[in-house]
Amino acid sequence: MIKVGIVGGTGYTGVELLRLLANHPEVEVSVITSRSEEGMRVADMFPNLRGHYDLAFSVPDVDTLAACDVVFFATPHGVAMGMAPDLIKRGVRIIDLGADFRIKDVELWSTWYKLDHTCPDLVEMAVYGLPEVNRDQIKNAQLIACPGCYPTAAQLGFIPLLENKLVDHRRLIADCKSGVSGAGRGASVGALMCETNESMKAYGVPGHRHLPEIRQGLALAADRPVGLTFVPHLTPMIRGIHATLYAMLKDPKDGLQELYEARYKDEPFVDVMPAGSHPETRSVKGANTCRISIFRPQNDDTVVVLSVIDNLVKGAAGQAIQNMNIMFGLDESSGLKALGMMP
Ligand SMILES: NC(=O)C1=CN([C@@H]2O[C@H](COP(=O)(O)OP(=O)(O)OC[C@H]3O[C@@H](n4cnc5c(N)ncnc54)[C@H](OP(=O)(O)O)[C@@H]3O)[C@@H](O)[C@H]2O)C=CC1
Ligand SMILES: CC(=O)N[C@@H](CCC(=O)OP(=O)(O)O)C(=O)O
Repeated sequence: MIKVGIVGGTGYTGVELLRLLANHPEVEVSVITSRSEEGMRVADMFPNLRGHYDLAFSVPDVDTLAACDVVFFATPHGVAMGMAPDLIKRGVRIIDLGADFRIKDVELWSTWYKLDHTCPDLVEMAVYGLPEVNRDQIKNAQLIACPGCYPTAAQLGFIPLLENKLVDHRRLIADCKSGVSGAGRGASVGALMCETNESMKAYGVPGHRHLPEIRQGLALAADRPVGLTFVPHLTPMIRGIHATLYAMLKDPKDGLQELYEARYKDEPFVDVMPAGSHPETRSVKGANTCRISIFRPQNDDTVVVLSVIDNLVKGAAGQAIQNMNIMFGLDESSGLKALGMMP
């Protein structure tokens, strides 16, 4: 059995890791941390886990975590980079769900995250954990930077167009909507029901920290820098991201549906829907799936790609487990067979 540690077990992505790993046949969660809930039994805090875990939260401690084969960091940015160097030296593999190792340009990262990076050498060695792009590098990685939720939906939607140089790479638009769990479990006025229900708002329009991450991934796909307008919105749902992506075709013609089907035909977690379909976030709720459809309205030169994920699963915990499966040579779908929930 693979021994797993989770730092940040009381947050939304931490408890989602626990939910998914409870059905993973080849792992045993041996350490789960929380500073605020030290000593609390996991199943007392999260009754959905009753009967699955006989474990209590402990404070994060490098010596305890070093006994694990792999440690997931489900923590705010800035936490993983504090503990990763010691764990890496001791041979532990790390999967960071936060943003500490996602952006290769460390100065750019510091500008957006307003922190100095304490281990730039690890940024260099980290592999960006988007399996649909980096599966081979993930196999041998010791440190994985899991993509953010918006970046996962946006990149999977745009990549086939950019890899094939079919669109104007300078004018991409990602209009994205997120459920409130994307903001984490910490109390904040903006996440209250009275503030979010029956209403919808854009935020971060002048600049959101996912912009440089999405640009970095799209530039690699396009093999050149890209221009991107990214507008996130908060919507009154708990889970889900709906990305509506726009690009201008250089040479408008048929064949986009076939292109996407071919690009993702061997991908277990990307579902290209039949032409004309509109994917719903509820169809991926709880599932590690990205569901995509492609349109060219009025046969014009604008291509519209719809890409939906569950922010906590393909956008975080599920993708992190998918990376672990690849790193340890397991079936990539182990622990990830849950389907979406309708209704
Ligand atoms: N929510 C989402 O949809 C997504 C989140 N992410 C990223 O995943 C990470 C976790 O997100 P989420 O689960 O939403 O966050 P939450 O705010 O819900 O949970 C954060 C967890 O981290 C722990 N924690 C906080 N500060 C520290 C610290 N200094 N040292 C150790 N542990 C700490 C908290 O427990 P305690 O304070 O008790 O120690 C808590 O368990 C973040 O980086 C987030 O940006 C990525 C994709 C999607
Ligand atoms: C709705 C909401 O607030 N979403 C968060 C992003 C979600 C997230 O978890 O960001 P990382 O993937 O980079 O960690 C936000 O906009 O900051």
